Amino acid sequence: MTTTTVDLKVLDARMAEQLPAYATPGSAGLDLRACLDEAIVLEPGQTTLIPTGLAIHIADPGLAAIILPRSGLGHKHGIVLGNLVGLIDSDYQGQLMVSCWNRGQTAFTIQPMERIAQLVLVPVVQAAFRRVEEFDASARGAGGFGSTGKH
Ligand SMILES: O=c1ccn([C@H]2C[C@H](O)[C@@H](COP(=O)(O)OP(=O)(O)OP(=O)(O)O)O2)c(=O)[nH]1
Ligand SMILES: [Mg+2]
Repeated sequence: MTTTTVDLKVLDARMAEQLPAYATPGSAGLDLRACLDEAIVLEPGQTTLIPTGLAIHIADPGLAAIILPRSGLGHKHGIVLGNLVGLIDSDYQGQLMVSCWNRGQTAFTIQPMERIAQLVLVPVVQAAFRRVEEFDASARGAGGFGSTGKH
């Protein structure tokens, strides 16, 4: 485990009371809260963009952050992300936004300050492409999409 310092701006003073923090020493994710003035009802099938009241500047191109659903909300209530996974670039300085999608069959109410998703810092390797006409042989070759069989 490595710890890195990331600049964070509190864009809404209410969030200063509940800054993202690891719930346990072994946590990978930091819960993000809905920075809302009032509750929002998310009807089945509806998607809405929810502000978090926070901005981060990761700065290091060797890092990024991903936004993932919380398992309880996703599994029990069908509240997942409209973009499935959010990717936060290291040079992004705007507000962290969470696209909430109700993929379930019943309406769900998101309360102000409720934890709606989680942020995970991840390492990134940028590719420099070397254009070739032929690849070196590999065991898989071009096989994919089930080419190794069903079982
Ligand atoms: O769930 C998300 C996903 C993205 N972002 C922010 C951070 C990210 O760095 C920026 C751009 O995201 P992305 O590249 O995925 O979106 P795009 O549709 O390609 O927009 P852009 O043209 O701005 O890159 O939007 C969020 O706040 N929440
Ligand atoms: Mg983009």
